[in-house]
Parts: sequence; C-alpha cells; structure tokens
Amino acid sequence: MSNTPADAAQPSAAREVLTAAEIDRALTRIAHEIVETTKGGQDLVLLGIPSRGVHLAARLAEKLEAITGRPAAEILGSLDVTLYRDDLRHSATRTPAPTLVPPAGVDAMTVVLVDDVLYSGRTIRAALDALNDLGRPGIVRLAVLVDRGHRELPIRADHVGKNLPTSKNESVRVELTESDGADRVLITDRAETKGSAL
Ligand SMILES: O=P(O)(O)OC[C@H]1O[C@H](OP(=O)(O)OP(=O)(O)O)[C@H](O)[C@@H]1O
Ligand SMILES: O=c1cc[nH]c(=O)[nH]1
Repeated sequence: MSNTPADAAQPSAAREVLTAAEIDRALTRIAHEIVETTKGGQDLVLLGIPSRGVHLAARLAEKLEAITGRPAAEILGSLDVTLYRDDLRHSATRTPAPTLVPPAGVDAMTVVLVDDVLYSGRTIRAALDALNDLGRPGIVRLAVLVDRGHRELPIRADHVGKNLPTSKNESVRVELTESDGADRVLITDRAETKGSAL
C-alpha cells in the first residue's frame, strides 16, 4: 500500500489528539479563566517558557487584549529556564533564549507562566527559580496547553487546555504555526521521536 501525503507528514504511530480549532478554543477558554481569576486582568503578566510556551503566551495576550482592552505588549514576556534546569549536567547543551519582562516588572504582579506541555514538572520548577531572580510576584499561576501527567514534583497547573492520559512510553508533541507551520497536538511512541528535541 502506498503512503498518502498525511502518512508522510507524521510517523506511523502518531495520533492527532488536538486539532487547530481545538487548540484555539482551549486558549480562548484559558484567556477567559485568567480574566476571571485576575478581576479583569489587573496586575497581570504572562511569561511564556521557550520555546512553544512563548508562542502560546503571545496568543493568550492577544486574546486577553480582545477581552480586556489592555495592550498585549504591556503584559507579555518570556522566561528562559535553561540555566536553572536540574538536568544541565546530563543533557546536551541548549542555547539560552531571551528572558523579556514587560515594563511593569513582576513585583507584586500576578504572573502566569505559560508552557505547552506539563509532564514531570521539572521545567516549571526551574521556571520558579528563574522567576525568583526577577523579583517577587504577588501570585504565580501556571497555564499549559496539555497536562500529560507523570509528575515527579508537587506541581500542578491552574489552567489546562486538555488533560491527556498518556503512557510514559509516549511523547506529546505540540506543533504550532509559528514554529512548525501548523497547529496540532500529536501523541507518538517514544521510539518514533528518537533523535527529535523531545
Ligand atoms: O514537565 P517537564 O518534564 O519538564 O516537561 C515539559 C517541558 O518539556 C518540553 O520542553 P523541552 O525541554 O522538550 O523543550 P522545547 O520547549 O524546546 O520543546 C515542553 O515544552 C515543556 O517545557
Ligand atoms: O511528552 C512530552 C514530555 C515532555 N515535554 C514534551 O513536550 N512532551
């Protein structure tokens, strides 16, 4: 049987678990939840965690601007966690990405960390350390597009696009237009993604 173009675009074991429309709906819902929990988006800062968390934070900031009228540029930033990871000695060197803090800073603000996938929780632990070096937020919350379980630390998300029960033998791959040309979330067998960045 010959391969179709769709077969060629993804490994054979890949399953699409979120479509572009579902990703957009999940982000819209999270934006509304953030508005509700911050009394209309007051004193709010969104910090995206590189790499795909930055794109998701930018999309959330646009949605928040549409809801609250507050310019996205006033609340949007990014938080690189590379040098705060606990696996620096074990994994290949990564190039640090920029940390950008919006003009009002983080002191006393409600900071929402934004990432694509929550798994062991180690990236978010590193993010909390990185944030500590920037100032003292009033509240820190976490928004993720996908929570796939298997936490190794006592960390949970406040805003979740989709809870995806997974096996440890699987990988969740979030693809976004900004970095991957299209929006979708895939689950693949780990063997299928060997050699990728996951
Ligand atoms: O909860 P954890 O076990 O820390 O896993 C979640 C992290 O893993 C992925 O990042 P990755 O390090 O693969 O880099 P990427 O963002 O560049 O894909 C994902 O983007 C999360 O940041
Ligand atoms: O499956 C996983 C685990 C960690 N990070 C990801 O992006 N996917």
